[in-house]
Amino acid sequence: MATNIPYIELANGVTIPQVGLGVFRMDDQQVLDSVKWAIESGYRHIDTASFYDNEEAVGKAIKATGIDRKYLFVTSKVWNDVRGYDETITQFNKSLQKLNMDYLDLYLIHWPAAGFEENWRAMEDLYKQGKIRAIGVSNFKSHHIEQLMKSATIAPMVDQIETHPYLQENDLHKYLKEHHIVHESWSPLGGGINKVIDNPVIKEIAENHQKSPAQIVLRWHIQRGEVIIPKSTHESRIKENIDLFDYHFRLSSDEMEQIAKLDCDKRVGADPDDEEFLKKSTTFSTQND
Ligand SMILES: NC(=O)C1=CN([C@@H]2O[C@H](COP(=O)(O)OP(=O)(O)OC[C@H]3O[C@@H](n4cnc5c(N)ncnc54)[C@H](OP(=O)(O)O)[C@@H]3O)[C@@H](O)[C@H]2O)C=CC1
Ligand SMILES: O=C1CO[C@H](CO)[C@@H](O)[C@@H]1O
Repeated sequence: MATNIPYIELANGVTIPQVGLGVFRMDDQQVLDSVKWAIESGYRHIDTASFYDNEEAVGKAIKATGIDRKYLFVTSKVWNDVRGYDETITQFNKSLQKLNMDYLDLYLIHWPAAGFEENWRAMEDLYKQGKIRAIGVSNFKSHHIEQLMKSATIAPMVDQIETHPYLQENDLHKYLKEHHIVHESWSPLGGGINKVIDNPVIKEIAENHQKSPAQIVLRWHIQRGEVIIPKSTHESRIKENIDLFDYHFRLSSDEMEQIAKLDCDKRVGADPDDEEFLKKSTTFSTQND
């Protein structure tokens, strides 16, 4: 299948496919199948993390598709139990080895747990050495970015944050735009937990467009200029989640406004300011060496 996914330009000129496949909570067989279906459906972007404990499977799945590495955009993240310059370099190399790759397209600090400045210092050097094409953060609020910028010499190019119609993050969205940081949305469908795709407003818009509720939610993100990484282990849903770009499929400003009104500041994941979560998360890890 030909790919017609838009690419978004990052501050350094590197381009990122606006839709990617998220692989959190997939076992190895699910990764193998889902990545294959995704590539066949036109995806060129995969989002993993050392925390997901499936980087090796992602590497094998990509290899099995036979696609040339240069056509893919692969992201991984450094987890909260790894802080410090040397530790970050070591962890990055482990991720590369597991993925069976010699560079990453994007590497992110997974959460703003204490000490992230040293992760960043190491990531800046890896970036300068050409081992990562772009560097960014995840779950950073604007005050975390401001704190990072006190010591950073390179600004983050991406911030991957929880975003869906029940948590629209409008202030942070605006801040990121003003600072040329691409807004990437995790749990773009509400993580399968918050039932945003069962919302009657979403369902009615879906009926009007003869699209699924998931496609309406994803199209809403696309029209806000966000990068999205929906996860699914079902072939039909993987196809559906990237089938957002046909000529006639565009939400009107009235429909965008109706969805804007659904915002209720309801998270499915942790609040990045939850110090208890951040502290606890530095003591667990799923990395098998
Ligand atoms: N940086 C961070 O801290 C975080 C990053 N992430 C990243 O974001 C990705 C996506 O987030 P995630 O939390 O998985 O949530 P999503 O919002 O992508 O939702 C996934 C859920 O929705 C279901 N689903 C997917 N497509 C459809 C569809 N078309 N119709 C109906 N249901 C559907 C999936 O079920 P099924 O699989 O059975 O189809 C699954 O239960 C992750 O995989 C990960 O890569 C996630 C959390 C935190
Ligand atoms: O990426 C992630 C997947 O989801 C986890 C929560 O269940 C997050 O903590 C983590 O950041």
